[in-house]
Amino acid sequence: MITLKSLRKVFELKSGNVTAVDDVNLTIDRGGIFGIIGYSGAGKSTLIRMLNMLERPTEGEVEIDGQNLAKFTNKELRKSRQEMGMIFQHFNLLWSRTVYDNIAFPLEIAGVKGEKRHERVKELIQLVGLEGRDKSYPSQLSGGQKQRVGIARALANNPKVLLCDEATSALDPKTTDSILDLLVDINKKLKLTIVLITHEMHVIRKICTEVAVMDNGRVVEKGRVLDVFRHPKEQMTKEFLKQITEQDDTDETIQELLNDAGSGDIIQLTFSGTSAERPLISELIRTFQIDVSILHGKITKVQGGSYGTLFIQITGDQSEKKKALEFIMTKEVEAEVLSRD
Ligand SMILES: Nc1ncnc2c1ncn2[C@@H]1O[C@H](COP(=O)(O)OP(=O)(O)OP(=O)(O)O)[C@@H](O)[C@H]1O
Repeated sequence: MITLKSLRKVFELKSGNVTAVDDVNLTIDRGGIFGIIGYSGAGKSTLIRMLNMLERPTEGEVEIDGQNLAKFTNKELRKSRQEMGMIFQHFNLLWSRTVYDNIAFPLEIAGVKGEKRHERVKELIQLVGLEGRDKSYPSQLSGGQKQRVGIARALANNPKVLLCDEATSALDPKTTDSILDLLVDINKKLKLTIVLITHEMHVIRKICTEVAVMDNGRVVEKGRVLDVFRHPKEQMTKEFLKQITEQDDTDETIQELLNDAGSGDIIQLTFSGTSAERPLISELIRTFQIDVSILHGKITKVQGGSYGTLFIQITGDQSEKKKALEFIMTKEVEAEVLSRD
């Protein structure tokens, strides 16, 4: 477990002091994918670089399994850094070395030799899906392939934690998704804790289990992705959520729905957690003598569940409609009748 306590970083410049990270307290559990989101200048890079002491905190503690890294000697730090791999937006590969030699590099530094090193490199190439490309140079690879080399290199010495500094920001949307899928895959396969920073809510939505929102050096909101997405508290979080919401259920949209609807009861269903996965609508139709039409809505999948709203219209006999509504109420879903006929 990683615990950040009252973490602060102040850069002293001739033009004055810049507080890049200001009193950050976070707990990052083992085995999850923890995302930190914020606009440019929010302090994300400085924060993630303090997790492996590439940047020394001005104040506060970075505790890994109860040990404060700020108190480590350089030798202890070198050892602890082997337990934390890192990948970067611009890959930071060695351009004069092949894929194979890039991946072998951290093993050379760690003193892994001969057949053992060869076997490990082969294993890593397979893990990140770069079979057949081992003799290529970085300049001969696509952005996605370069990041795969970065990931393999970061994983070479079996770290417990992978730090990702805007790892997909230089990639197109399709390649971004394939790299995000790979991160989820290695998180599960290797039980690796992943901490990433990003300015894209899509990245948080697709792979993170927990999120912290940063603004001006501070964490302004944090929690399980599903909870934060369903009930964002801060304006900054709501702004980020707009990046992935194609339609909002504004009062106007709802009013239009009500105006346009013919006969039947209109019900707003709000799903959270696993309930959206359940085939509620088909169950309703099968169990009761009613017709159900979906009028409008969106269900978004996040790690650990789904959330979203559906507007449905139910037509049929009054007593059947009543029974159907009672049935909905027994499910893990909030239901509100917006209009009855
Ligand atoms: N080495 C440094 N020296 C001086 N100021 C710095 C240094 N690194 C970061 N800063 C300042 O700290 C603040 C936070 O920067 P940081 O790079 O951590 O933010 P960020 O959220 O990662 O943004 P970006 O995505 O643009 O890198 C900024 O005002 C930045 O100018």
